[in-house]
Amino acid sequence: MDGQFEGNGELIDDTGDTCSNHAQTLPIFQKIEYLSNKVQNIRKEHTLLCNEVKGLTADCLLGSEAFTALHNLSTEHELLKKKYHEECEVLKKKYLGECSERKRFYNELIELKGNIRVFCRCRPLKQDEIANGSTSVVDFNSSRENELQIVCSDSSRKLYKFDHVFSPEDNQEAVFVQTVPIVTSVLDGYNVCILAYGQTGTGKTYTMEGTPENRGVNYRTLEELFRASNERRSIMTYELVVSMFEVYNEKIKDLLVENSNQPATKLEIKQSFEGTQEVPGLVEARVYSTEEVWELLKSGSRVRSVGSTNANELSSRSHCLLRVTVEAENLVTGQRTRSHLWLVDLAGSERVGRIEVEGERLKESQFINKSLSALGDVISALASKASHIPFRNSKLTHILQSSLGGDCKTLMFVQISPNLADLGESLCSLNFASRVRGVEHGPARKQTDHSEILKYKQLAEKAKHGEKEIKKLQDSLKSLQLRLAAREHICRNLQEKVHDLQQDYRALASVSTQSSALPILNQALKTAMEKKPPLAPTKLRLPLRRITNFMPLPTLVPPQKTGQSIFRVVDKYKEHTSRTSILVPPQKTGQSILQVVDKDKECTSRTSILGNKAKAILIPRRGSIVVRPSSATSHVFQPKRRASIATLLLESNSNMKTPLQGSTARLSKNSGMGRQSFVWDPQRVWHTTSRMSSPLQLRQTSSYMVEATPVVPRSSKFRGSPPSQAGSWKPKHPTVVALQKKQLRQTSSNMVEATPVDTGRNKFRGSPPSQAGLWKPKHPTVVALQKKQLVWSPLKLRGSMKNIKKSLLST
Ligand SMILES: Nc1ncnc2c1ncn2[C@@H]1O[C@H](COP(=O)(O)OP(=O)(O)OP(=O)(O)O)[C@@H](O)[C@H]1O
Repeated sequence: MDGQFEGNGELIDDTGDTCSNHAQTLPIFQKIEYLSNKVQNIRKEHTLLCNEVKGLTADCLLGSEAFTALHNLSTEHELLKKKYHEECEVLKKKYLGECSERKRFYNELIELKGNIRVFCRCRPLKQDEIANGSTSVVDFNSSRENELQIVCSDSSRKLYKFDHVFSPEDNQEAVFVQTVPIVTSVLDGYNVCILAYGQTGTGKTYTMEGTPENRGVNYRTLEELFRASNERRSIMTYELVVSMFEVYNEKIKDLLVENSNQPATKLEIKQSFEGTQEVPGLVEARVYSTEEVWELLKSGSRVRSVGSTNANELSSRSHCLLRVTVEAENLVTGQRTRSHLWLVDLAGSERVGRIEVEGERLKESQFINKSLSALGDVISALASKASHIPFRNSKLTHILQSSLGGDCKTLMFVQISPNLADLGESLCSLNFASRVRGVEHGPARKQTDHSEILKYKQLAEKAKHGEKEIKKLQDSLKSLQLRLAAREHICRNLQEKVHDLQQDYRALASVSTQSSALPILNQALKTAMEKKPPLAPTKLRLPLRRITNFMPLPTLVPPQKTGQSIFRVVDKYKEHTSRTSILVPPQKTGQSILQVVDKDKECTSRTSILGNKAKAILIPRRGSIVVRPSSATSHVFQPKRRASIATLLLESNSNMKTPLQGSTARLSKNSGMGRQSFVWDPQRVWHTTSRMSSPLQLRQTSSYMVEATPVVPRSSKFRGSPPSQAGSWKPKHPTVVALQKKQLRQTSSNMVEATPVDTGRNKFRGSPPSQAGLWKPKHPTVVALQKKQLVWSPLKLRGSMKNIKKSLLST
């Protein structure tokens, strides 16, 4: 049963009959059942309706196509929106990039052209000006940051273009942002100059110095320099030095001098070694922090000359120049730079009549105007590229010479007032600044440290000087070597002469054995022999040898009869048997004995007997020739050069050696040379000869010395006198000469004519003996060789010697 409850609680059935009485009578369960059924019905209806709605969605709305289109459109919209944003970003970036690029290119162009950059800054109207109802005559275009227009009184407009224009709203920071790139160039080694120019009271000092609240370019610059140098400290080291001075009434005044009571020293501008302008004597304060800088700037500003004018209560009456010297060193490359940064606050340009000054102020104004006029002239000359630039017309232009016309980066702030009352002054300043902007002073260049260059130059000079010294020393060394060689040569000659003298002595001694002059001769020779021989050059001297005692000969061979010549060649060593000597028979004797003895074999081979009787075996040292002249012939004794004394030994004592034999043998053995060819040792020879020829020995040997023949020291053979003189050789020693003169007649009977005997390897070197007139070689080989006039080389000589020996042995 379906029914509904009314508001009064009665149950109404589907027929609409009231069944209140019936319901009141039904129990509560019936009511519940009834309601449950009703809920079920409602649920069924809901389900049906839901299904109906579901079926309606797709059909009843716009349709599936429309829905899809809408969806697509929304997606596309999103995409386009995204693309738009992206494009916007790109364009924005591009625009900004182009702007910065344009700025960069512009800056590069300015640097290449070397123009002086000009920034224009206009101060705000002062309170009193506003109060007076003054209006601004300067029109700024916000979209064009480098242009300004001046609205003239006739409403005409004048356009001025600068590198940057700062409106009254631009604060100190905005100004410095534009200034920073130029300022930091000083750290890269460029000279930089920033100067503020303008009418009195337009804000020059404000821009440069600023106030404690709004610090200006000076302070900010140094702050930036410290910051940047600190940033680069890993590769660069910087030293900052500050000087501050003013040009007041054409005088330079140091603003950093501590005690201003002392009379200031006169400071002058001088040209430095590098060609820049310097002020010697200026205080140069090394700064390490911005605080120090601020203190310095404050103290400098305090002593600056200021005065009150009706244009500016605290008007600067001088040009203030702050110089920062930056010394930089690149730690990687070692490159050093030394550059200057000039920060100049010029005195105000004003018309004297306008500011109504008199007295001291008037004088100051005249000086200021004069120097600013000089600055104007310089700028005009530079702009028109005149041949002469009048830098020296004022102290200001003189000191700024390299900044205005040199190779530095220059920036000028032209300060103007917006006040209509200052219109004329503003136009003047703007026109001047425009001219300045047109000045081209060439591209800036890096300032390498000239002290470094100077150092390198000095080093180069030193090196040059050193080279010269070395050359000089080399020259003197050469000359010393030449002198040494000459001395060695002289030494050798002297030794030869000494040796010759000894030979003379021996010859004479042998002669004097049979004369009464023997004691005198002995005495003279003793004296001569006691003299020390000259030392050979150090290089030629050999170590001292052990001195061997001389063994006197036990028996002596009596002097041979006249008319007999005995000749014997002794060869001490078996291995040197090839050694031989030229055996030359004495002239006019016709008799000689020649014997070649090989000592080691203990055999003696008789080679020739040229005499008739003489058979005594004589062993002359070094194969000397012993000649006994015929008593019948009366020869004049002529001591031969390089003749040796022959010592004669009995055959029975043939194993005995004379000292010279021994020494000769030793020398030969030591030298290890065949054919008894040993190195010439003057000292040894001297020892040998002196030992043999000592006075005591002489006395002993004189008794058995019969004849003497000259012995030529092997190394000096034919080297001494020229061949032409040999034939007419005469002793040079005074004693010898005297004795010769005195004793010749007495000893003529015993005199022999000696023939040269050569024992050395250099036999025949040079010309043959000059005695050729008296003596002629008879040996066929010698004769043949002489005829052929061969050039005698040592090798040929050896061959010849062999031949001679062979022939002698065979004979
Ligand atoms: N941009 C500026 N914003 C605010 N105040 C300024 C500005 N420029 C200048 N002034 C104010 O103008 C006054 C004069 O400035 P300032 O002394 O710097 O002029 P000046 O050109 O140096 O004058 P003078 O040549 O006589 O020394 C100061 O009181 C300074 O504070």
